[in-house]
Amino acid sequence: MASFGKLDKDLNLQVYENVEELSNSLAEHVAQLSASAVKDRGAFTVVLSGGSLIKTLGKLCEPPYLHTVDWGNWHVFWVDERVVKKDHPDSNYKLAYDGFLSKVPIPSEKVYAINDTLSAQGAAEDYEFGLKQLVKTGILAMADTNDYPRFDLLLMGMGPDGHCASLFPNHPLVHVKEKWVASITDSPKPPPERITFTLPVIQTAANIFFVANGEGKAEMVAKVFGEELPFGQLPSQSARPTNGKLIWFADKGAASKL
Ligand SMILES: O=C(O)[C@H](O)[C@@H](O)[C@H](O)[C@H](O)COP(=O)(O)O
Repeated sequence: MASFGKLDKDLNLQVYENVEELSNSLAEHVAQLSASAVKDRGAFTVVLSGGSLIKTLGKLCEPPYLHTVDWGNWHVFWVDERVVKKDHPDSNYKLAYDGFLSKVPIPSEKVYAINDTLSAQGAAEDYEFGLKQLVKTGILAMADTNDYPRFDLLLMGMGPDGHCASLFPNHPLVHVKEKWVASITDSPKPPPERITFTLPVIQTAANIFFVANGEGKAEMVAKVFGEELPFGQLPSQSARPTNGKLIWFADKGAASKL
């Protein structure tokens, strides 16, 4: 698997005084990407994760963005989801709905939640099938250089162990290449049953924004920007675009060990 060299703090990292400033900047960056994707292709394909990320999207739900972003052309996906009902407290869909999606006018048919009646494997296959249908309609772009879809933006968080999506350090799932979406039934972080985009899909994205807040993330952020580790040992380091743009949005706490 390709190695892209060390991450560059000057190019790939933006450090903010506090979460408020981080959220303001994140909103501006997302709004700009949305505007250019809608102008170019008439659609903005944006992928959410769970965790604290959702809170940092709050500024997008306020003026001016609430009124200036072309929400009608957003298409929303999940980089990973827990295999639970949509109204379950563990659901990433519920987290995103309560904290973000219910506050902005994205048409509900453009929000692609998992089928919560299926097993983990069934839900992963169903999600991948759904993505392939969207490729056929032209809503979701394919990469020019490989057989993976190319999302406009992945919004990612990093767990304190360095996982991202539901790709955990050294788990065999980090090496899966033949699928776009995979299932996991032994997630080290509960709940155990999840679906996740595979690393090649993540690496094919046009843009990845990672968000890291607080000193609890500092050690891992330093590792991500440190020595290049073998592929998959630190998924949040491996999760960078081969032909796209990566920005880490960190507050001072998360950047304190760099
Ligand atoms: O389903 C999940 O468990 C989440 O999607 C997960 O991958 C999350 O993004 C990270 O654990 C960071 O979460 P925090 O920002 O809350 O630490």
